[in-house]
Amino acid sequence: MKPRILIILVACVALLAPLVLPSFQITLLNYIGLYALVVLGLVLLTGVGGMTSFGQAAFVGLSAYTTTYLTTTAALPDWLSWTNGSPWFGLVFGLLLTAAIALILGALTLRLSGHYLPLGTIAWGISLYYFFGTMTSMGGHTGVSDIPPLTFFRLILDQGEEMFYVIWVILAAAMFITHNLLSSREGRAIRALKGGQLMAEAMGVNTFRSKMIAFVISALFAALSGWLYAHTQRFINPSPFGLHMGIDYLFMALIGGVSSVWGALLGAGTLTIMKQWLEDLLPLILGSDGQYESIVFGLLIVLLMQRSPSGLWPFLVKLTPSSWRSNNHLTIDDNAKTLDRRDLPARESLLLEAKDVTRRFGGLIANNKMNLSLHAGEILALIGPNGAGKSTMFNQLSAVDTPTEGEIIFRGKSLKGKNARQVAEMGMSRTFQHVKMLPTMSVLENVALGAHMRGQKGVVSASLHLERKEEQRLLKEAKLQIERVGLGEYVFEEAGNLALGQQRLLEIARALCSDPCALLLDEPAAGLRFLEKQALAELLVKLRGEGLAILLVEHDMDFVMNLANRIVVMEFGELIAEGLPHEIQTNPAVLEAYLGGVE
Ligand SMILES: Nc1ncnc2c1ncn2[C@@H]1O[C@H](COP(=O)(O)OP(=O)(O)OP(=O)(O)O)[C@@H](O)[C@H]1O
Repeated sequence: MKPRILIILVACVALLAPLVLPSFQITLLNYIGLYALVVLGLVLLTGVGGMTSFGQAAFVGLSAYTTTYLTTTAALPDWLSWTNGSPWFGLVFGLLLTAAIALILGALTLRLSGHYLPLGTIAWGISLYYFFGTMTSMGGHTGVSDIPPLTFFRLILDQGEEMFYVIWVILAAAMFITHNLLSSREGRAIRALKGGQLMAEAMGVNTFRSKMIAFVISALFAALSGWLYAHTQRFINPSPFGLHMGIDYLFMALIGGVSSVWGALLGAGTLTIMKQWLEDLLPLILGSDGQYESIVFGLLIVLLMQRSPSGLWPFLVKLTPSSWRSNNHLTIDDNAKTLDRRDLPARESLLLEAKDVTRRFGGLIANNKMNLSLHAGEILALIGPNGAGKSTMFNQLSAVDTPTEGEIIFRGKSLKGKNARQVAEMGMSRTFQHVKMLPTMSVLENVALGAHMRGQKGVVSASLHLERKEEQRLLKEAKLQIERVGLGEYVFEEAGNLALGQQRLLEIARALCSDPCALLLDEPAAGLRFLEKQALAELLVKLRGEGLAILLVEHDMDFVMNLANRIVVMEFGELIAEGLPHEIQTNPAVLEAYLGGVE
């Protein structure tokens, strides 16, 4: 949807609402704003980053209790007495404490995978909830009342209508920050977490750092909500910070559309209003015996999820005119300064070497004492029948896998103990046998992921959109590489809409975007049509001419024989021949083993 129209619409409604709506409705809108702030964090964490958290309510509580402690305790310890009961210091301390605890919890839980991460969030969600209940100085389960209202200079914000503006301005700022972040270099890295971690690491993204960024930001949004809640409600007890509320926040995210910023607002609004209507209407229809609203509420949620599994927002977007839904929301400044390129190693110098590499999987020997070398300015092909051990070798050369014995040396340094990201930083880039890309992202953004290491601007610049110049340079580089591989007309196309052959070209463009000196291509010609193969061969010859070292694993013999300088042939994990293409074509061992002895 055209964001500008929507923003103006929501802003007008928000400006007018306190003037025309009764207090009760304003209170409801305040709750929607407070919930939407937490759900926005979940959009970043769960919808975009793929990390499910049931514990966001605990972060809300952490900051609510921090500000309550600072603003209601009569005799604060000396080191805190200077805060003078100011809610604004409550905000600063709440955010700092939440960030610190999120960093610790993130370090403990974000490396967990599968079901363990959500279970981890349930564990600390419950722990913090019970902790709030045991704080006798904070009223235990009864809670604390008489929390002071916010003051702004001399203005005392003790009315719902006044807090409405504060809540919704903060929510708008958080939406703005999230939107900016997601369309930045850091945001692309976060978007790659869901389903593309291996690829992102190979493009130089520190995926653990990206997870931590999403986790801490989502915790800070929850903390903001908690602070606002305490000074709006002016009474707190542990109940709104328990596990059930953590689940409700997730429901809101799912119902609204867990991957979109506007979905957070829609989800929070839909669920809050739905709950309210059920509480008001059902007793009138079914009588006040029994809590039917919980049952009907549950059924409605199941129904909504069934009818619109990706949430209400994507459903609404589909109803808008197609011109509003263009992927072309990114602009590329062709006049942006071109990114600096690394100096390529001297032509013919040794870049990559495998020395007696053996890889065992249990009893199976996938690679046995393999030796090979790759030089700057050459194309080396690694061939062999299915199951010969080529991919295993490829993975070790690119540091995705580690040899059981032997060593890989890249640019004079052993890759022992190095991960794919560090190898990418050293100047190696790769593609994958089974294409790894982010299908819902545009071709441009997918390829720009390859340039991740070539940008420096961090989260703060991205959130405030202060990295425009750098971003333009990255996008321009991505566009250049897309055009270079012949996909120029698909720059803004959703990557998932490309044919398989085009997706392989996208991977090559992405790899080139990292400005490598060694390019490792896993079956680059698979799925390409004849003319596309010809164009790819021309591109690879050009890259070789520029001094790049290219290693390719490939099954297409015509492609390999016309392109490679040297060929290494494997069978049953061992090297059976190495030489020039015409030597390999007539090598009896190759003909016997690889081609079944038929010339
Ligand atoms: N992670 C693994 N665990 C156990 N065995 C594995 C693993 N990876 C590969 N293998 C085995 O190692 C052998 C070599 O496999 P590899 O995928 O490297 O061969 P390949 O030459 O790339 O085959 P293809 O051309 O079909 O892709 C096979 O027998 C395979 O089953």
